Amino acid sequence: MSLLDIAPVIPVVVIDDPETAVPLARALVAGGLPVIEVTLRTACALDAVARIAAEVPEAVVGAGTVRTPADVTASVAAGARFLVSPGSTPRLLDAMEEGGIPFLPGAATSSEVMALAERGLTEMKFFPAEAAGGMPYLKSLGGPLPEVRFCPTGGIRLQTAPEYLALANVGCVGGTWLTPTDALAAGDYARIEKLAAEAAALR
Ligand SMILES: O=C(O)C(=O)C[C@H](O)[C@H](O)COP(=O)(O)O
Repeated sequence: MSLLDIAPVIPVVVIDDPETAVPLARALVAGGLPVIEVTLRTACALDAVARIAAEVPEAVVGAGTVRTPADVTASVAAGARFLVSPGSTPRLLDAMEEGGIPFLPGAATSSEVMALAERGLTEMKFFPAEAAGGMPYLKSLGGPLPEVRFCPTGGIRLQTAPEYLALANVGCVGGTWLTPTDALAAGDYARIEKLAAEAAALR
């Protein structure tokens, strides 16, 4: 099954304290969102991926903010099951293809989407979704590029997710709204599970 079809929302998480990784992942899975993108923006991100991969087998944990071939290698070694990048470069794409796990390369314009499609890639992240034109932009891309499916991410919230999910070329959306910084800092996993459950009910 495609990464885009497992759940309506991929939570994008920024983990500062590796001790929070496992309870956080368990809360998201319990709420109904098993696909989890851990961004490589913090020093402990790879540790967090490894802990979730080892201790929460029901989760499908991946690495986000993958920008270099070294990020690809480190993420795969940590146990990531997929990779997400904010944009695409030829070097990064070569590395992601060699990584051997599913990946969602980032694109924001029709030319970028076409360049990925030329390589045979038809599932990608649309980033930064809201700032780059949002739902109307994606709908327009669907005319000339109907075979390409997206995970729009960037600025999307519970209230705006349904308009994206209603598009034929959107499989799921991504976002950070499921794991508010204050809830994580307070260890309020019940709140995170509730936010996940609301999002899981979108489809
Ligand atoms: O750099 C990456 O690869 C990312 O993962 C970027 C994130 O997808 C966005 O930052 C989502 O953040 P929100 O707009 O708060 O939902």
